[in-house]
Amino acid sequence: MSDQAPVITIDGPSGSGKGTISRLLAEKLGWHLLDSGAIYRVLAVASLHHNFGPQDEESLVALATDLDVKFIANEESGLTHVVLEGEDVTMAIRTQEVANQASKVAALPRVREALLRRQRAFRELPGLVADGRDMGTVVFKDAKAKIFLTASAEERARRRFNQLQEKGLDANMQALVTEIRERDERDTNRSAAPLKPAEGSLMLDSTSMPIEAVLDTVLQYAHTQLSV
Ligand SMILES: Nc1ncnc2c1ncn2[C@@H]1O[C@H](COP(=O)(O)OP(=O)(O)O)[C@@H](O)[C@H]1O
Ligand SMILES: Nc1ccn([C@H]2C[C@H](O)[C@@H](COP(=O)(O)OP(=O)(O)O)O2)c(=O)n1
Repeated sequence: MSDQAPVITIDGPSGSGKGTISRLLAEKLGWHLLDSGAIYRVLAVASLHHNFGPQDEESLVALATDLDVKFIANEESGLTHVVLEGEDVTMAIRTQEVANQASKVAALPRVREALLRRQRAFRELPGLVADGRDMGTVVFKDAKAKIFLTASAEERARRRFNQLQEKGLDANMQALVTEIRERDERDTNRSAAPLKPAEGSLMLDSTSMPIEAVLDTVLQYAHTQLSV
């Protein structure tokens, strides 16, 4: 175990800033990055393509097991392109419809099980920053640095609203607050790998913290835990 690459896990609800902080942290450390939510989102897109409902567990497990997805980093743009069955779905996976479907398929224990190995394969030297809901509680339980990032539901909806608008996608503030609350409820109350802080996590509420301040705090914590 000791020669395994170190992992920093960042879990938390939608819009808390996990993706942003994970990307900046991975860049700063020169580590690999796992956006586990993107895998669930890709599965959601694939299930919509194939017309599988969130109750169709057998078909979803088969789809998750053989999911043909590639994450291709573009050095120039700094973007990671997500390619599903040869089709670029980088933008398509970011809609609210896909986020909601992802949260539904993610509630199925056997689907989560089918995606475990794929996620753990991202653990490579010199290290991995893993972003999601169960990175510290299930997927990388042995990680030495675990962060649980939160913010108020209103602030998270506001951030998501601005983010969707910047991407030229449809956004409605009231609908976003409702959807964020519903998704929090589903992600937190499911029996399989529910969203909750891993034991010993650094708890960070970013409601009134600028991104730079969150990053500084996380870097300081990583330094203390892992001497990086
Ligand atoms: N501390 C912060 N203060 C203000 N805006 C933030 C903060 N952290 C993230 N954001 C913005 O909020 C949006 C959602 O962040 P993101 O990292 O995608 O969240 P998550 O991955 O947790 O869903 C992005 O547009 C991001 O730039
Ligand atoms: N490790 C993970 C990551 C995401 N999920 C599920 C639950 C989430 O509502 C969806 C989408 O996750 P994603 O992190 O992309 O969502 P946000 O960007 O935080 O809104 O996938 C999960 O169950 N476990």
